[in-house]
Amino acid sequence: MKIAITGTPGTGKSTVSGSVDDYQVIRINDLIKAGYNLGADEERGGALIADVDRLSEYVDGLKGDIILEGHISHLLPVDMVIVLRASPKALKKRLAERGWTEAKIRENIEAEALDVILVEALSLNEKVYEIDTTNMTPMDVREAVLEIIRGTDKYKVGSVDFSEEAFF
Ligand SMILES: Nc1ncnc2c1ncn2[C@@H]1O[C@H](COP(=O)(O)OP(=O)(O)O)[C@@H](O)[C@H]1O
Repeated sequence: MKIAITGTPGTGKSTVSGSVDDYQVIRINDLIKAGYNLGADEERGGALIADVDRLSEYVDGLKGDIILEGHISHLLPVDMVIVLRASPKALKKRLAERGWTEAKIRENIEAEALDVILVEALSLNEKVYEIDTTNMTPMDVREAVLEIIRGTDKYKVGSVDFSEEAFF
């Protein structure tokens, strides 16, 4: 099975992905840096633009139990999407610890409050789950991912709503 673990930066994708036993982890950002890109986006500080078509072809050719980790992994051909969520306040704190600028933090927490990644995922995949990591430890999140893989419906879409939250 191929599982996308996606979410706004800071929701804990890299932290949790490495700890799911028996699943090989592919970090989409590594592939983008290794050549699966369309060049740098100068309007966004030179960030590389993912080549989603070539990434999709690559993922199509993969076999076995694989986690695809990254904030565009839900755009790729996978069997299931797990969207990690965090409240705007928690996200602000996590991203500030990375030393990001206020503008970059705001852009990301607004996207989180508006469910941007979730909505994209729902438009492309029928099996979409979301985990609100706000008050969970990384170990709790890992357990939740394992429960989803085992078939629980507890994390079906619709359980998270940050639309009423104050950002700052
Ligand atoms: N469940 C969690 N609770 C609190 N902090 C977390 C949790 N998961 C990750 N973090 C912390 O938040 C930051 C972002 O996590 P990271 O896994 O790098 O996110 P992402 O890969 O989604 O950008 C890191 O400092 C990490 O230690």
